[in-house]
Amino acid sequence: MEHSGHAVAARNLAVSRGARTVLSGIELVVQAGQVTGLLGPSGCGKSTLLRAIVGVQARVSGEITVLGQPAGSRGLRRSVAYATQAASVYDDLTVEQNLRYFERVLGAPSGDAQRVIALVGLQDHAAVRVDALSGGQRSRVSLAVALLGEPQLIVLDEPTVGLDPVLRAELWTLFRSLAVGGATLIVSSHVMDEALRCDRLLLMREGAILADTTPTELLTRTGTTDPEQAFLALIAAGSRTGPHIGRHGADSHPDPGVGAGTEAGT
Ligand SMILES: Nc1ncnc2c1ncn2[C@@H]1O[C@H](COP(=O)(O)OP(=O)(O)OP(=O)(O)O)[C@@H](O)[C@H]1O
Repeated sequence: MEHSGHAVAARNLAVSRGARTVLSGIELVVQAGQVTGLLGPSGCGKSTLLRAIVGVQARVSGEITVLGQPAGSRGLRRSVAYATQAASVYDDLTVEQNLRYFERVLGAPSGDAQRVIALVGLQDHAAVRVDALSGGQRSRVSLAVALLGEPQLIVLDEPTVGLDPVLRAELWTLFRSLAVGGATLIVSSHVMDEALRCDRLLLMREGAILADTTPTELLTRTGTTDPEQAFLALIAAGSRTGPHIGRHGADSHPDPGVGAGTEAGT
């Protein structure tokens, strides 16, 4: 299933949590060097899918390959970064102390802490304890940890939640520059407007991929000018014709399956 240019490829992926099947029949590829948005309403399974990609989700079935290795392989430890919604940094340490600690733990080059603090725009808060930061600043500390060591694949679960529009825009500029520098980013969001910032979109609903598309294609196919409307149009089209999943090859972005896609599970 592996193709050059694919950072992630999943086939017939399913996940159970408790008594529920929360993901099923997931087929996707994520192109290397792009910003892929994973969008969908709260509870649709975005975090679960991201957890499967980084290899921390239990009870996963199907195949999932990341940078050419099975998800969660030891060999991926330094090349895949993951920032969860919950800030996973130490409250009683300053921003800089946290980053220096994780720099050592992750084996990142010395001085990388300063680089990532500047990347996320926290240089003026480097000496502030994390428990004195705002929610948005705190999540940027987690983001900075994820960027240590220049990982090839950066998986970010709702990194812009709770941020003001200016900061959100700055972070999307940062994501873009990381991709220009060669990294692959998968960024989840339940804010449909953020779709327009991505190269590629995976739209999710109720544990399945509703469409695999681009922002332009999404708007064109649905005849809308805003992604929120487009998402609703897709749901309406899906309920008329059954679920569709788009596919794309290693080098091209053919029919994404919006409105008239190929059947999944062939
Ligand atoms: N431990 C669990 N046991 C049973 N169901 C769970 C468990 N954890 C999550 N779920 C369910 O799995 C589904 C997917 O959750 P997930 O967190 O992946 O969604 P999400 O799209 O990331 O949502 P959000 O944007 O709110 O974080 C949800 O319906 C949730 O209720």
